[in-house]
Amino acid sequence: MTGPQAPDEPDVRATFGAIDQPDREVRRAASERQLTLTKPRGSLGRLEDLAVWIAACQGQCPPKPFTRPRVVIFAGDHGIANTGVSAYPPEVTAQMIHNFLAGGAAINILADVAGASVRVVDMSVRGETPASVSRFKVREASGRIDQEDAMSMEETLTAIAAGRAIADEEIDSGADVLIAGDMGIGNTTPATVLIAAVTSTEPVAVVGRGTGIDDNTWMRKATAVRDALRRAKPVVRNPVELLATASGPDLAAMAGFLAQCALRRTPVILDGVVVTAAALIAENLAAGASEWWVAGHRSTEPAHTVALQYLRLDPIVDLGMRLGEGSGATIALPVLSAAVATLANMATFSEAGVSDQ
Ligand SMILES: O=C(O)c1ccc[n+]([C@@H]2O[C@H](COP(=O)([O-])O)[C@@H](O)[C@H]2O)c1
Ligand SMILES: Cc1cc2nc[nH]c2cc1C
Repeated sequence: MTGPQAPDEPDVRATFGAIDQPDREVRRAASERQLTLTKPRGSLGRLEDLAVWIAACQGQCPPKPFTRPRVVIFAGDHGIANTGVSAYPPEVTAQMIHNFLAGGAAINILADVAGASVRVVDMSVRGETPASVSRFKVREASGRIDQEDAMSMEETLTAIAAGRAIADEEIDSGADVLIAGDMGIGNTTPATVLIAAVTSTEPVAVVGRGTGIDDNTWMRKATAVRDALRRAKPVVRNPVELLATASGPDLAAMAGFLAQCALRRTPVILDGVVVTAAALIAENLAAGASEWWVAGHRSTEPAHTVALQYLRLDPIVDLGMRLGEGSGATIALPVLSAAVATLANMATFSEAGVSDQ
């Protein structure tokens, strides 16, 4: 017989030091500069707040234009997709990876417009992905979360560490604003479970139409969410165990990525329901990380609105989108760039000889 065991030390792969806030002094200086620019006070509305936030993130006023915006798409298959919870078959995940690489997906077109580049990461796609994909495959598809864990604790920690390493690689290569995107048939089911679990919301209030499911499919999805939520309830306060129980390597990697971006003082534009579910967990892994994130858009998924409210994030655009891939965040990137440009480049009242009252 062994005596009582000391609790495990938290694994370093999921331990984040204190997260700094964006620079308060610079935030104040940027707010003051806004008042000197040739416009009625507050007339640029939300753009003024966004520009002040970016200045504080960069630690400099005036802020610099973004030089390397990056979209990182975390791809993974989900065991629950085999139970008929999506409008599309599971093989679409791997097929869409080829489409991303060929430049034919919505995110490729939107990223071009916004001046961003795209990286695709395979966390748990079934089968072998092409060599130009970043391969961090932890396993082939998550477990069927209504009946079994998504993955082991070891796999979860490996996926979180992969997300952190990817953030480090991107930031070390000069990325100055990051977007996480997702691709995975069935992934709105685990995302909804995570959001329902963390925010204590009933499944019926958060289960959405995903890729466009009909009423019968919605009933199956709601049942899957209910059953997975029941399995997740006992671990809801432990973010790593919650990921292992009810997410997948893709979501765990996104959580590590989002928290690491905050630790590395790099702003992130959040996308839709899947990325924001990972963000809820990332905030629990690294308290204060959400200060480094802005919500790019509001997806039509009801769980997304619940998660945004919980994180107190106000989406930049609301265009009825429900695509994923980082598309909603990428639409918001030019708005953020415009905000930065006004704060950096507008003339002041005294420079332009305009009366300020
Ligand atoms: O980002 C969103 O809010 C969003 C909403 C609905 C669907 N999606 C995308 O559609 C896929 C998941 O939908 P589903 O119905 O298969 O769970 C996955 O590839 C997501 O990127 C994404
Ligand atoms: C075609 C297709 C593209 C997607 N992109 C993100 N999720 C998707 C789901 C489908 C079905």
